[in-house]
Amino acid sequence: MRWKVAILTASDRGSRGEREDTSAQVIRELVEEEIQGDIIEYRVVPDEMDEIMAALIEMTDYFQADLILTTGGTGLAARDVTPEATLSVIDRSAPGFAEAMRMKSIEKSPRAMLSRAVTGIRGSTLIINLPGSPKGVHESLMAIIDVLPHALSILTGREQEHADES
Ligand SMILES: Nc1ncnc2c1ncn2[C@@H]1O[C@H](COP(=O)(O)OP(=O)(O)OP(=O)(O)O)[C@@H](O)[C@H]1O
Ligand SMILES: Nc1nc2c(c(=O)[nH]1)N[C@H]1C(S)=C(S)[C@@H](COP(=O)(O)O)O[C@H]1N2
Repeated sequence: MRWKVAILTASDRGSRGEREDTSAQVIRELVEEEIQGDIIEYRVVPDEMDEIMAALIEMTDYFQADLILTTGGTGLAARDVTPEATLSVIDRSAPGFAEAMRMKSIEKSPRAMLSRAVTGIRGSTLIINLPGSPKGVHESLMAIIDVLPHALSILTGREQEHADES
């Protein structure tokens, strides 16, 4: 079985259909190319705590994603609540991913320190917050992508299936 990955975009504009969700496209490409994962669910919600929480819970408990990658809502603006919603649904914190993303990203853009992204575990699902911009998504995800397969193997007790296996 390949890694089951869900994408959650938290964006007021995106949820109103006012902007093409290129950040989610960046995530999809990196997941498919770099870790050969399958996108099993994709959703866009406004920057509302209850809607983000509900989507995260459904993606873990119902869709049983191995990995959820969120984009947006991690900054300092009043409506940025993705980290709080994530903290409300996780059982265990896994801060190393967020630390690595900020550390690597700050070398390229000092503004990366504005992201309050968190990473944690609900059941056997790893939840990772990414910033909203496509550039922020790419830089952040590339900082951790090499470690993700090993992390998911430990968390799920499975290995990623290779492309030539059924
Ligand atoms: N899902 C996305 N797809 C493409 N670009 C995005 C996305 N989210 C954010 N961006 C880009 O990153 C910039 C900064 O993101 P920020 O979260 O402040 O967006 P916003 O438009 O102010 O808020 P919201 O996305 O909640 O409506 C935006 O101006 C936009 O150019
Ligand atoms: N790697 C990386 N991280 C980044 C950025 C970036 O350009 N590259 N932009 C930052 C900026 S400008 C903001 S405001 C925060 C929060 O973005 P968000 O509210 O869209 O999640 O992410 C930061 N993280």
